[in-house]
Amino acid sequence: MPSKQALVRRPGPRLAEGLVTHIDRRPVDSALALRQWESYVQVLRDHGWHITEVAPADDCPDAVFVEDTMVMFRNVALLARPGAGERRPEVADARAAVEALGCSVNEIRAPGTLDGGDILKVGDTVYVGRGGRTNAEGVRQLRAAFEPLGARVVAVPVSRVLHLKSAVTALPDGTVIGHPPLVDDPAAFPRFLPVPEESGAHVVLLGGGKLLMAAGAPRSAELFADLGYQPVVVDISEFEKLEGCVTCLSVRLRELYA
Ligand SMILES: NC(=O)NCCC[C@H](N)C(=O)O
Repeated sequence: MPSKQALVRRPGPRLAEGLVTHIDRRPVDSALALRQWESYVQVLRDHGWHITEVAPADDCPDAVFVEDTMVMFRNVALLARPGAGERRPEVADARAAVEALGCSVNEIRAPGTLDGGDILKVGDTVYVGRGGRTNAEGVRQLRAAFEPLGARVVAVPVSRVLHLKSAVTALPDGTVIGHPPLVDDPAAFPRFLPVPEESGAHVVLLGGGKLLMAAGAPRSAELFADLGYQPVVVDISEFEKLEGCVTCLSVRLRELYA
């Protein structure tokens, strides 16, 4: 039976200093961000996910975006080497958390760089965004780590947004969803469904046809409801100001061995 274990990391005191690359900086309300994060975690809990909090990294403003610290395939955690040097200290305690859960651990080594947000898994296909944060050597090491385990690694271009999963994610049936102006190459995906809003491209699969998504995409939510899915909406406005989205606030471990 698949596991439902999720890693999260609470926002720290320097959250408002988080990196912004493709958008203008806007002030972040830290108290509101904490409430939004708590609601996000509660939704995971309410849908049967067991939560492990990675130790806080209060010196790292972007640590709340814990997804970027690793990639899971089966029960193997490949630790990232973030493309932004200031985010690299986030990885040590993320390693401790997955080791404690019994995962096998591997890691991206210099000069490779790779952010977890650049990886989208659809079945055994592992799409990796070649963009600002993940370099060719990172892609090569990803292949070397996961292809022997049965993955097929497909590199796709990412130039319009921060990470691959800022542009596209996938529905439970494997259809890749994206907001066309932000997707470099929709033809890279065998089934692609355009969505009308940027944040409508970001879903976390909660299980049982339920999709965790941001409040800022009501028309995309309607589209998914019309396909028989059930959107579960959270407001993550303060994280969106830092180019975060629903996927990056957790790491989902679906194939742990009991
Ligand atoms: N996976 C993600 O989409 N992560 C968002 C990271 C945002 C953070 N401000 C960064 O620039 O690294």
